[in-house]
Amino acid sequence: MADNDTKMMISLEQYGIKNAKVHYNLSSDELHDVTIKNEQGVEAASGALAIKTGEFTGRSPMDRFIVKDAATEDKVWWGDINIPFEADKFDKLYDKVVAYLSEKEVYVRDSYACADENYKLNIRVVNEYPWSNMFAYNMFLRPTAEELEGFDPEWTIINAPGFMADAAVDGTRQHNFAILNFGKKVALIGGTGYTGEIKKGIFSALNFILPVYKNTLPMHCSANVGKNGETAIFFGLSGTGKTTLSCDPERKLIGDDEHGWTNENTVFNFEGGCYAKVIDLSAEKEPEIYNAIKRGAILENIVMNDKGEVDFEDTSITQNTRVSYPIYHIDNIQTPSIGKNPKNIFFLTADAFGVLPPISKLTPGQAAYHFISGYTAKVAGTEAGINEPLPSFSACFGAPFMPLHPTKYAEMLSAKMQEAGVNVWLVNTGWTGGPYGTGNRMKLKYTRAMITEALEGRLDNVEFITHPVFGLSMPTTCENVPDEVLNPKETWADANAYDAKANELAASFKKNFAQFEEYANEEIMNGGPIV
Ligand SMILES: Nc1ncnc2c1ncn2[C@@H]1O[C@H](COP(=O)(O)OP(=O)(O)O)[C@@H](O)[C@H]1O
Ligand SMILES: C=C(OP(=O)(O)O)C(=O)O
Ligand SMILES: [Mn+2]
Repeated sequence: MADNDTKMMISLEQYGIKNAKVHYNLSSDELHDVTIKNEQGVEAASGALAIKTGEFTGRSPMDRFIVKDAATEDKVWWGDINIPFEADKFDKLYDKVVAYLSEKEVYVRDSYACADENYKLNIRVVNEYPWSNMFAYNMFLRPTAEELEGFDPEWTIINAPGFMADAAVDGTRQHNFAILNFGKKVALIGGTGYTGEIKKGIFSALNFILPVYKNTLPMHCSANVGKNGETAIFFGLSGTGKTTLSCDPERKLIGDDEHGWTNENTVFNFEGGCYAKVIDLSAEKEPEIYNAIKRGAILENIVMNDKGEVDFEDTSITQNTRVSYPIYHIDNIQTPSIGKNPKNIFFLTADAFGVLPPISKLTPGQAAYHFISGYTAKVAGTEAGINEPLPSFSACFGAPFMPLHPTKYAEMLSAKMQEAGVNVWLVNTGWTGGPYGTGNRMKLKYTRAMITEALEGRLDNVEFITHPVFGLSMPTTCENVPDEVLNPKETWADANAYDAKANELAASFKKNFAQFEEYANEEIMNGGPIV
């Protein structure tokens, strides 16, 4: 490990962290080595660092709070998702966390979010653990040496997984918490080592900052660009395929999870790395992601044999096994991570009911209706307490990360879609042939084929039929996909059972949409189920 004294030193006294031994901006290699030296992780045969995140192996949405103050009070959509936290309780808890970090070795990293210069958000990350700091290196954007001189951090993330809150005193629900304070520009995370809280914390902050202050649309989507320079974006809740499907050897990757769509007709990545699920990962099905697992990558909560070989089928710790890596671990990337206006938008949904067609083309009204509805299944593991696919409506395909009312994002998206004249596709990457338990997950090679055909414009001239319950236009043929796969009813053994399930799902769509009806015009209402 390089001698830390030769590096730039910074003091954390201004944050209230006293007498800490500060490791400032260690390299990825140094953080890898120090994690192993501290016995906080081990090296896998691939060279990647393998760590365990501890008690939490997924996000905990019920412990995610936003401080209610002058900055947020009138703007945030308060409710079950955005849980208010009192400003003075925050200050007290903050003081306890920084006291806890005082006298300790801490890892500090200066980084930024947003690949577009005009939107750059400088972030200082203070971590208790070296591997969390390495995660920040992988996931945020890495300033140049020049940019680091005179670096002015705007937001601060204080991340203390080993600090346990006392719910009765601290105002939290339990011992773990992730709290966003927009007035102070601080994300305070404690009691959980799940790294996803770090990246999704900043994502949530940007989902407030960009629309409120920059009139720019933030999106929970992945993005890539084709040979002709045309951009595609893929919206979807966790586990629906954003990371997997955006990683396409024929297209340059812009980013796998969080993007902004500007009024200058560009799409830019917020991040500098990817965070892929590795459950059942294989070199054969997902070679790019498989090969990204090497020194510099961090494997989370996986199980290895004594040779350091990972068993990706082993879910004994969690189904939400992960790898994070800097985006340059993927060969075919767009640099910087910015693309033009999208030509195609995919809404990815993992339908646990097995009702929705594997691909359908949406009218503008349907696109708005489905975006606001955000129907999908929460897949097992990414959130605490979810152990099997659970049907859910997650507005904007990312409700847990949206501080504003969903219709704010939907209005912006509708306007931008109209202006850009995009094709919008609904893709069911979930179940077919029956609901979860009876049917099967849609084959990845079929989903990939359908997306390729849509992107290449080869679905433009095929015959479409209308889904009798949802009114969606379904292609009747698609290269490299058997015809019967395209019509979900034909994949079910019992056609009546399919109709019953489709009607049941339509009813839950309507029930969910009732809360948004007052915001929706006729075109959007007509985009819903037709029976
Ligand atoms: N038809 C399919 N389309 C996309 N992903 C699929 C499909 N079938 C199985 N999968 C698996 O589902 C998971 C999708 O996860 P991921 O791409 O990380 O989702 P997200 O980035 O949206 O959270 C991966 O483990 C992938 O291998
Ligand atoms: C990290 C997460 O995102 P995703 O599964 O969408 O990659 C998450 O939801 O915790
Ligand atoms: Mn992802």
